[in-house]
Amino acid sequence: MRIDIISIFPEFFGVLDISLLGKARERGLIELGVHDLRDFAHDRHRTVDDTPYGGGAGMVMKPEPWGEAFDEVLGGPGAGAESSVVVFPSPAGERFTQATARELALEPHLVFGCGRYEGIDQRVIEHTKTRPGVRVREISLGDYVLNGGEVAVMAMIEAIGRLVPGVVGNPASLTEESHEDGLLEYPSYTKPASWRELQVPPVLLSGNHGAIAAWRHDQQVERTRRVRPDLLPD
Ligand SMILES: N#Cc1c(-c2ccc3ccn(Cc4ccc(CN5CCCC5)cc4)c3c2)n[nH]c1N
Repeated sequence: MRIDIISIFPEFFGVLDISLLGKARERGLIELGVHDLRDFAHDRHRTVDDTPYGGGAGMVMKPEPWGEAFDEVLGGPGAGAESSVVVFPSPAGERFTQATARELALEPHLVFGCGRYEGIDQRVIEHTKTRPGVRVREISLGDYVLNGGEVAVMAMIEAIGRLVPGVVGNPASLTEESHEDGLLEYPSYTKPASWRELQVPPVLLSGNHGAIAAWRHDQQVERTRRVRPDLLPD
């Protein structure tokens, strides 16, 4: 998988050089390209924003730098991929879920366009949809407003990257997580068996794998019913 990110804060993504994704990149499982949108703004001040048509507070991101950035990124190393998905993080987007992460983890090339200010000129999204071999998705991290797309893209890349085959050492651990089976995860415990008068549930020490699996599923259902009843079927 190749991931390209376009942002006016490219330094924001330096952290992707370490941790899980850093190792995935070292092993060639994920290629990452980060691009400064201002490199595609050619005036003296490298301007990327302007006042909104129709008035209103704040500034809107100009279309020209975005157009040139996508010309390069979609015509660059990522162009080798048979297709690209361009993701625009947006408070007005479809909700990002584990299912979204699973879908995007199967794509050969992802491009994230990180907006700032009050957003990106809508013609950028519309024009990107016309590019050959490109699918566009506007995706929201959640129902709150951030100051830009970078934090959302970091979260999305972490959720997607860990699902890319080979990135996580034990793939079985991916199937027992919250939201993988539509339920929240069961509680976890490790040594010591007794800690500050608190005991590990005895079933987990029983060695009875059937009983342990049943207890864990019951815990998932109980926790989901208590914390996220919206996830349970009607
Ligand atoms: N993913 C995700 C996001 C984002 C997100 C993603 C990308 C950008 C780019 C800029 N902003 C800031 C912004 C955007 C819209 C408004 C509303 N305005 C009203 C009239 C015109 C816009 C105000 C601030 C962004 C926020 N927020 N929350 C999420 N889950």
